[in-house]
Amino acid sequence: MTQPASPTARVAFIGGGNMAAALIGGLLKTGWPAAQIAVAEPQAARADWLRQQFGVQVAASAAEVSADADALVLAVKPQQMREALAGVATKPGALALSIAAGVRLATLQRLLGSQLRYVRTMPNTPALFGAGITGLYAPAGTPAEARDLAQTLLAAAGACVWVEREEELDAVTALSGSGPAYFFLLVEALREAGSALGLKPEIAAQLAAQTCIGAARMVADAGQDVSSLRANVTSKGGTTEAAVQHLESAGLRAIFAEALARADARAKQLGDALDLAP
Ligand SMILES: NC(=O)C1=CN([C@@H]2O[C@H](COP(=O)(O)OP(=O)(O)OC[C@H]3O[C@@H](n4cnc5c(N)ncnc54)[C@H](O)[C@@H]3O)[C@@H](O)[C@H]2O)C=CC1
Ligand SMILES: O=C(O)[C@@H]1CCC=N1
Repeated sequence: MTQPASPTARVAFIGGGNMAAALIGGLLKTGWPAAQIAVAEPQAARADWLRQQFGVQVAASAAEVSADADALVLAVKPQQMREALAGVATKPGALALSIAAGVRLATLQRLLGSQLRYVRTMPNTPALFGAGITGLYAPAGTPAEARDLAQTLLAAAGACVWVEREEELDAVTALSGSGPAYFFLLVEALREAGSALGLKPEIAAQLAAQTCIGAARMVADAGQDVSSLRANVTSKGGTTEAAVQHLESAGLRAIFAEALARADARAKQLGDALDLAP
């Protein structure tokens, strides 16, 4: 990696939804000037919110914000990508950075042309607190400045990991892109199970949430492998063993393997659908 790109690049977000807001908030916190950020967002109420929240320029279409951008952050749903990019004109050599699930760079190149630099990424919603993680992929031959600018933009959202093959981003999507939802489902399931055992719902909710927060901190900071963290809780012949044995024999690992395989396959379908659209 060469020196990080300085926060003087002009960045245009195409789509100003949840992920764009998380990324913009993170960039502003790092000192990126609001005057260097523009957003294309057709929903008027959302556009007003973005202006008020971040003080950035917002226009209704990508065509209005793309011409002088050094980087376009493609942050619409995969199904919206084709329409969103219609009429976009860019500076040659600008960075097109996609965060869209499943959308392949070859497709984006067909839509935007070969004069741009392309980086495909997959962030996740903890980006909101700078606690996200993003997988990034750039084709061989992508200039270091384009990779650096992509990494600088995403580093505001948390950690960054580069993958070597584009298809790995579908697996990243299945694991960390969608992953926060699996965790929220776990919290929901724990609190429902606690209530079913007779705890007041608000007490069960507090116990479930704080247990997950505390355990997540141990994963991050305890300096031990997760398997040994689990072993430390699991007394021989004790309560945890009774519960974990059930989870294992009921096939929890296989359920997760299948769930992630389905997410991975869905990412590929989303990419195919965009290619097949007329
Ligand atoms: N939500 C998540 O957890 C994550 C989402 N992603 C990806 O980020 C992308 C955006 O997802 P979200 O922010 O969740 O969706 P969202 O629905 O919150 O945001 C999309 C925004 O694009 C706007 N939009 C629609 N048509 C447009 C057009 N023609 N021009 C400009 N803007 C247009 C919509 O009004 C909306 O505000 C998706 O491709 C998704 O795969 C990536 C990582 C995580
Ligand atoms: O569910 C989705 O398609 C997007 C991509 C990763 C998280 N949300």
